[in-house]
Amino acid sequence: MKIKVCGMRDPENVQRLIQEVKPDWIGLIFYSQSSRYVSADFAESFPETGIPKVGVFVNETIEFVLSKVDEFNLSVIQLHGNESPEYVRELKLITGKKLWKVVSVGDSIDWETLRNYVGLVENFLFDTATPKHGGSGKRFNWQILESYPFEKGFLLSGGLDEGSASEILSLAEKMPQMVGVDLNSKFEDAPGLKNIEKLKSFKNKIRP
Ligand SMILES: O=C(O)c1ccccc1N[C@@H]1O[C@H](COP(=O)(O)O)[C@@H](O)[C@H]1O
Repeated sequence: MKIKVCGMRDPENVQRLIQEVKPDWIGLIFYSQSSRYVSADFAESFPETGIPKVGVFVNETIEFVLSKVDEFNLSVIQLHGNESPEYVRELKLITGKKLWKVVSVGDSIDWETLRNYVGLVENFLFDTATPKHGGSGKRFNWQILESYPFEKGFLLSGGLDEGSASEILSLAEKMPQMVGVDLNSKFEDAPGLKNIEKLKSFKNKIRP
């Protein structure tokens, strides 16, 4: 089970994260309305970690995404808005990067609408539907995922916390397509500042 820690921007916090937690991915949020927004000022102070960086974007122009891919040396682009399959196809052609399409989950999921993304993305990422797009700290009903019809991998997200570990492991047993989890607001002391002890404790439960 892979782990992405999202919403990082404090250089010291990033250093501790890579030394003590060693996640599989580090997420940077490029959505200006987020309290975890990474502005251009952070580009120089952001340490080169050796861990793949995932840029999180919400309904951005391709030009903006490209500029952040270059500035921050991003490996993965996470699309956390209403990006169409046509947009995703164009972005994939232009950047050649791995793309993750976020599915905002309400009461149900119309699997047919996802079919057009299957050949384009590396993974889906399921998060709770919210007007803020992400970072809500709220969980959705994971039972909805049990009818997931694709072989394509996915990450689970939305309000995951230390107490979620055993339920996550149970879900992963039923769903071999689940490649990882995305940890964010429930592991923070303040927006953009992660609690390293909580992350270590969660990782030990998930990967003892
Ligand atoms: O964290 C944010 O502020 C954010 C804003 C806009 C889009 C995505 C954002 N974060 C993503 O939200 C999910 C779930 O976070 P949480 O655990 O519910 O806090 C996660 O995938 C982040 O990448």
